[in-house]
Amino acid sequence: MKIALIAHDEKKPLMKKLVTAYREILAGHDLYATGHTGQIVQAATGLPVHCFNSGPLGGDQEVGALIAKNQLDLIIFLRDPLTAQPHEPDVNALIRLADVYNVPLATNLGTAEMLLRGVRAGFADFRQLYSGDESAHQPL
Ligand SMILES: O=C(CO)COP(=O)(O)O
Repeated sequence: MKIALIAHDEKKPLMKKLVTAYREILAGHDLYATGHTGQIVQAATGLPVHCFNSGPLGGDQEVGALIAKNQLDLIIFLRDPLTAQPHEPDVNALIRLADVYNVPLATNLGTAEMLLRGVRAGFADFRQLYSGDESAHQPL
């Protein structure tokens, strides 16, 4: 599976803890991330991460482009709900596209843990039906 990892600055320490705790699960998948988050994930886990631009410099849009091609299967985006972001439109666009393409998206730690445990349990296997298909509208 292709998994994207993104964290706003205030949430980066939490992302570091999350990927350290779930390293074994993440190790079996292709990892993508916005620039600074990707560096943190690589340093914390030693796993290879495809790093896009930093979020404010277009990284969220690059992740969005993968979603639009149905080339992402799961997104963990630890958002900071208490700090205004200069690139809020990009953040909203990414989340919107995840809804358009039915990509599981966690925006907080609780949901992130649920999704990663779900990946381990095989609950995300349905994504194989979607993967690589650029149509957003799939029958169940
Ligand atoms: O701003 C971000 C997401 O909106 C995260 O970007 P970085 O991982 O480059 O800090």
